[in-house]
Amino acid sequence: MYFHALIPFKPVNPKTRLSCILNQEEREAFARAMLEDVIASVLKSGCSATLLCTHPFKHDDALIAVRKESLNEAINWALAQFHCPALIIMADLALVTAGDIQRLIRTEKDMAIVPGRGGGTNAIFLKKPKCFHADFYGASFLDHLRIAAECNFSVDVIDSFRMSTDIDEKEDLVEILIHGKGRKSREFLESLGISLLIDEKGRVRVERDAHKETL
Ligand SMILES: Nc1nc2c(ncn2[C@@H]2O[C@H](COP(=O)(O)OP(=O)(O)OP(=O)(O)O)[C@@H](O)[C@H]2O)c(=O)[nH]1
Ligand SMILES: C[C@H](OP(=O)(O)O)C(=O)O
Repeated sequence: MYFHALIPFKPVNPKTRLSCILNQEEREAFARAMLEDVIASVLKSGCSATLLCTHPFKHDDALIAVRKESLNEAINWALAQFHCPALIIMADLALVTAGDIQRLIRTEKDMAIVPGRGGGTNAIFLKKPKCFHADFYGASFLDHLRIAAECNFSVDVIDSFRMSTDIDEKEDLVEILIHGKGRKSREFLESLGISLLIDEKGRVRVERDAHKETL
């Protein structure tokens, strides 16, 4: 079945939690690279992509809606327009696959939700989007379960390493370098000289080639 994926995207000064390793221009390019990875999987899954952007943006394979209000207000504006099932999927799920997305949209429940690490929400599939409202930030996973209960929705909580890995902090880049073979986001990190390092305690970290660093 054919569904619309709504992808919130902030093209200007995104991913500020990565400022310790990427400057603004690099964060913008990195956010675009992750978006490409997400759009490729969304399209491969059979869904269409609509970007809900904070600023004007162009993409050959996606519709664009520019909404300057906050993330939740923008999503809730969009959900109110839907007369059919809707998928909300974040633009920083660099590892997501088409198969993961199909798992979500094939749910037999009223809603399928993917938690992000640390209490967030990485994706929500809603069969009746008009009843629901988004409440991202904070422990949004718990908030979304509460809102689903208020709507009397049956809920499928999807356990997926790839979809639960949103890329927010420097440590998250490790996952792209390890699991992101063939991904635009991994190519981009490698082009900046970002690579894996095992620290003195045996933990995997990322390091950036000092010669290529422009911070
Ligand atoms: N439409 C819209 N999308 C947003 C907004 N803020 C963030 N996003 C998108 O929502 C998703 C999750 O956002 P975050 O993980 O907080 O990303 P971010 O705001 O770029 O990162 P930080 O500055 O590190 O918090 C990503 O797909 C962002 O591109 C917003 O105000 N409006
Ligand atoms: C938008 C927010 O993302 P995070 O700050 O967890 O990346 C959330 O998932 O509620």
